[in-house]
Order: sequence, then structure tokens, then C-alpha cells
Amino acid sequence: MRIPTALAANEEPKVGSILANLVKLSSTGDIKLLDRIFLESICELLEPRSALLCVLSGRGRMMQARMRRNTVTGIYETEDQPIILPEQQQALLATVIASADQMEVVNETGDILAAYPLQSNQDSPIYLLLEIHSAIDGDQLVAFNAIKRIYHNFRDFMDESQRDPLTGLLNRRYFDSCIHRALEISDDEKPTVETGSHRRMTDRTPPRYWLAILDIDHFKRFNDTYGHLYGDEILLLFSRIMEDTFRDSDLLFRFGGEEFVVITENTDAGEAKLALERFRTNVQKYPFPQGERVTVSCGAIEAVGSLSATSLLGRADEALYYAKNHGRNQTAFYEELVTAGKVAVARPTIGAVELF
Ligand SMILES: Nc1nc2c(ncn2[C@@H]2O[C@H](COP(=O)(O)OP(=O)(O)OP(=O)(O)O)[C@@H](O)[C@H]2O)c(=O)[nH]1
Repeated sequence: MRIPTALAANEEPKVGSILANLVKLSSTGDIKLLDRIFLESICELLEPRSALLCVLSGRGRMMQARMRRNTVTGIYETEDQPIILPEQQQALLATVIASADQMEVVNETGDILAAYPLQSNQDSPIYLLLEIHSAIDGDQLVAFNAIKRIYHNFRDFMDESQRDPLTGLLNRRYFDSCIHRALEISDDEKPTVETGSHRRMTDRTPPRYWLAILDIDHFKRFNDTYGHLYGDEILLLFSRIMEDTFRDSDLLFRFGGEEFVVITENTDAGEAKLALERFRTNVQKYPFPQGERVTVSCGAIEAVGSLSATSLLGRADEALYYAKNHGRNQTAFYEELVTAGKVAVARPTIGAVELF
């Protein structure tokens, strides 16, 4: 994605554009978008060579988003690829992570490298790393601090409203907006064959998504045998296995109780099957406390755009029901069950309403 910089070199930041950024920051309901708007705002205000946002996950992994100014066009470009930071930037970031204090150093080309802790007291602390030509002046500093504070407050708020408090996974409420976005993407980017018109076909393989409901088998037994706290521990460990097995880009939810959902991107059904089977066996192999063996049943379906979120969940649930009734500890794909005549084809629905 490219964004034009609103400011020419050496021009004073305009109050209007800063206010517009603050409004944008406070009006999004999506964490990834919030991170991007924050970086855009920082780029517009300070015109750094690059601005990098690092989010440390509880498991020590680092998620990054970076905007870097194209030296020819002057336009900022976001980088989606994993970033390997130069040694000096890595060292600076490590120092700031350890000290939780902001820090600046001058690099070999005379630019200032500055690192700021944005949310160092959270489970997932966030840091901002800037490469800037000259020190931030007084006016810029006021706006910079305001943008940082607003970003911090909204990210806190979103983290709380979108996450399940026990496991830290995304919650049921956040599911609706995510599934709609996944469906829009999978529908819009599907290759189309149109006679007479020239809809452009790209070489890029369109993304495909699978939705799976993951339900711990006989979970009630753990609560009944060892008590509710032990049950909570199982739920927490189960969610960690999800985080360790699925990709960082997959969306992981706890819907409530012992029911979890994953939206996972794969190239084809075979790859989706491998990912879910890997998860199922990882749960089965995991050394849970008290030597208990925990297993999971999964019901999965490809998330195609022609189906509503309600239909997708309903069909994944049918596949899960089948898995539960045929021995548990297995993954069932809705499409395969329909082909094999093991479940009836569901009638099309819009939202929760059946069409005929
Ligand atoms: N520890 C704990 N238990 C919960 C929580 N939420 C729901 N439960 C319990 O989860 C259990 C779910 O049991 P059931 O729906 O009967 O299903 P199950 O025992 O997992 O059996 P199958 O799904 O049929 O394999 C109930 O005993 C709930 O009380 C929670 O947050 N923590």
C-alpha cells in the first residue's frame, strides 16, 4: 500500500492534517488498521526515513509493521515481509525493551535512530523505532506525544473489548467483523472467467480461508474431577497450543466454554487439512497436568464469500457434530461429508434466514 505524504520537505506540520489523523485514529475499530493509521500519522508528522512498530507477543514472538520512504518518489510504502533489522537497530530495540525507557542514537550516516516504548506494561508490549534526519522540535513533540497517547488509549481499549480475558484470544464479539472481512477478500480476489469482458487476472494465487470450530472432548469431566481452576488451566494451555500451531496471520477465537474457532488461510483443502490435523495431534501429544490426555474434535468448512457467517458457522457445527458422534478426536470437513452423503446439503441462507 502506498500513501502520499501530505507535507513537503521542511514544511510545518498542519494542524488540520494532524487533527484528521487523530480523528482517523479514534474512529477505527480494528487493531491492525489502528496500527497502520498510527504509523501513517507519525510519517506525516515527522517524515522519518522509516517508522517501525514492534509488538511483542506473550510467547516472545515479534510482530512488525514498517513504513519506509521511497527515496525516489518520496512516498511511504508499507512492508509486509518479515523484517530483519540492521544490527544497530536490533541493539537499540533490545536496550529499550529491557529498560522500558526511550532512547536515541546517531547512526553511521548521521541519522537519528530513536526507539520509544508505547505500551511497555502490557502482556504484548509495543515499541516504535524511527530513523529521522534531525531531532524532533518542540511543536512536533507536542503533536507526537498527543498521537502516541491517543494510540495507546485506543489500543488498550480495543485489546480489552476484542479479547477473551482468560486466554487472550479474540472473542466472539470480534468474530463478526473478522469473518466478513475474510469473506470479502476471498470473494473479491477469486479468479474469474468472464466472456466478452476483460477482468484482469493476476498471477497471484487468491487467498482461501477455512473456518474450523475446535471443541475439547469431554471437557466437563476435567471440571468434575479436578475442579473449575483445573478446567481453566486446560483452556489456557489449549489456547497456547493453538497459538503455537497456527500461523501468526491466522485468527484465533475463544467463543466461550470449551469452544474455539480458527480462521486459517491455506492454498488448498489439503493444506487446510494438514494444519488442522497437526493441531489435533499437538493437543493429543501435549503433557497436560495430572497426566490427563486431552483430545479435540474439529468441524471445518471453506469460508467462501457466497455463504453468510451464520451459514458457515452452522455448517462447521454440523461437521463438528459428526466428528463428536463418530468417536471424537478427529477433524471433519463439511464438504467431504456432503460429497460422501453423510450430511444433507444445507439450504442457502442470508444471515440467519433460510431462503426456501
Ligand atoms: N473451567 C471452566 N469450565 C467451563 C467454562 N465455560 C464453560 N465451562 C464448562 O464446560 C463444560 C462443557 O461441557 P459440555 O458442553 O457438556 O461438553 P463436553 O463435556 O466437553 O463434551 P463434548 O463436547 O460432547 O465432548 C461445562 O461443564 C461447563 O460448565 C470456563 O470458562 N471454565
